[in-house]
Amino acid sequence: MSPALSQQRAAPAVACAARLGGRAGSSSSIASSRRPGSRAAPRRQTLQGRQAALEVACSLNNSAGTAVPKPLKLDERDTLRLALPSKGRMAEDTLQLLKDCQLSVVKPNPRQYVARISQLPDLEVWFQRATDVVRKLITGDVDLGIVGLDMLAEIGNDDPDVVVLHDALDFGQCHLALGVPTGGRFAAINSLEELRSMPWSEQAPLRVVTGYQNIARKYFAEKGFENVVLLSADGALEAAPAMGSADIILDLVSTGVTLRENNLKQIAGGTIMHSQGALVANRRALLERPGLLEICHELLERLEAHLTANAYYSVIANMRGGSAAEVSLRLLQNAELAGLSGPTVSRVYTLGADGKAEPHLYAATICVPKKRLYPAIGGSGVLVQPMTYIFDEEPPRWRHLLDTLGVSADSLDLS
Ligand SMILES: Nc1ncnc2c1ncn2[C@@H]1O[C@H](COP(=O)(O)OP(=O)(O)OP(=O)(O)O)[C@@H](O)[C@H]1O
Ligand SMILES: O=P(O)(O)OC[C@H]1O[C@H](OP(=O)(O)OP(=O)(O)O)[C@H](O)[C@@H]1O
Ligand SMILES: [Mg+2]
Repeated sequence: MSPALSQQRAAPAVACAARLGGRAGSSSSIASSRRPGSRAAPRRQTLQGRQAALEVACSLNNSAGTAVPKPLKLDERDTLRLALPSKGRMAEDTLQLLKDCQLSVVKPNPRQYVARISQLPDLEVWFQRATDVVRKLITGDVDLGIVGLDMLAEIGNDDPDVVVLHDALDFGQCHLALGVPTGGRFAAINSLEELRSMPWSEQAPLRVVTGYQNIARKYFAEKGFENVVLLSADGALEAAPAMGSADIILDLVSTGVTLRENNLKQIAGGTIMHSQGALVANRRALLERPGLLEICHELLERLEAHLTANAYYSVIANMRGGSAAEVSLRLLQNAELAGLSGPTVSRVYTLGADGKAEPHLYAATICVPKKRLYPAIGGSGVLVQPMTYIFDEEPPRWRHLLDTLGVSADSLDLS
């Protein structure tokens, strides 16, 4: 951890508004809002204006930077709890994923914040905003949660009580990246190195607007930026550079359309992290709440079976050959056609034009990765079907969870 970062952790109320490499509490390093193009000349701020900037930056930074207070002991309750995003783009996709795993969350109306999953009667579902899913996991108010990895990094801040059970739920894919103006003095800036080399100073620091204050603070400190001020906004961040209220943004990108429509670009080295939906849990709850690990096992089995299957097609192809073994060998020699363990090959019984059985026709059934389908198949007589589930003997993520917790599967009732 850099000295600047540890300073800020120790005294966030003062250091939050200071430049990243600066002395904590140095009010001269605080940027205030200003008109675009006014950077060349050092700006003069009134004491009152500076104080206002300090207060705004501190209150905004504190809301993201303050550690979530944790109880010493988990509260006593009979039920187990799963928190799901209550609104926004993650909400619908989360419910759809659970539905695809044959877990139907019954939520009679959008204003109801507690629900049940009939297949998991011991589990209560609580709907929360994405940030609160993480906060409530840390405090142990909920035991499990589904949330984006970006939120987990920002709010969870590497909290050791948060355990990631599944980090690739295959929805909500996006990445956190810098968005830099395409024109003006940034026209020739295409890399992080070039951005850092610009003449940022205490009087004219790089102003970055972001909803990810914790991540941004760590990132710029790690990358050696010295004069940076983090500003906060709740949405539509991409407007800030054109408005003149910030130089660049640090925000989520998925299709890149919002950046493009606002004359912003990504730069080399400016991707901070990749994100998608994840299943997370409270470590103490996993170890202490009876029945929770068993529910995790069931969730992981269902999720893995669905998500693995989602990446494959089931293909049945009619092939000619001297024998089933010869056809199998041909398929096994091509890694893309070998299936999960190997192809299933069986005789196809047809009547030829002469009324006799056709002796050399075989049907091969294989799993083909969706991405490889077109290069893999050729010819006719090929049936392609979606896969619903692929059950593995033991989901690797389950084994990993047990190893992380130091728990033996023998102590659990996984029937
Ligand atoms: N453009 C995007 N593409 C894919 N995933 C995204 C995108 N924006 C956000 N996400 C994911 O969705 C999560 C929730 O985002 P957010 O809190 O912004 O909700 P929202 O769906 O955008 O609703 P709102 O912004 O109106 O509250 C993020 O933490 C991130 O994991
Ligand atoms: O790369 P894209 O596909 O264009 O997506 C990126 C945009 O999506 C999110 O905004 P959202 O739609 O949640 O609006 P918000 O700013 O109001 O949160 C994010 O904050 C970006 O602005
Ligand atoms: Mg949003």
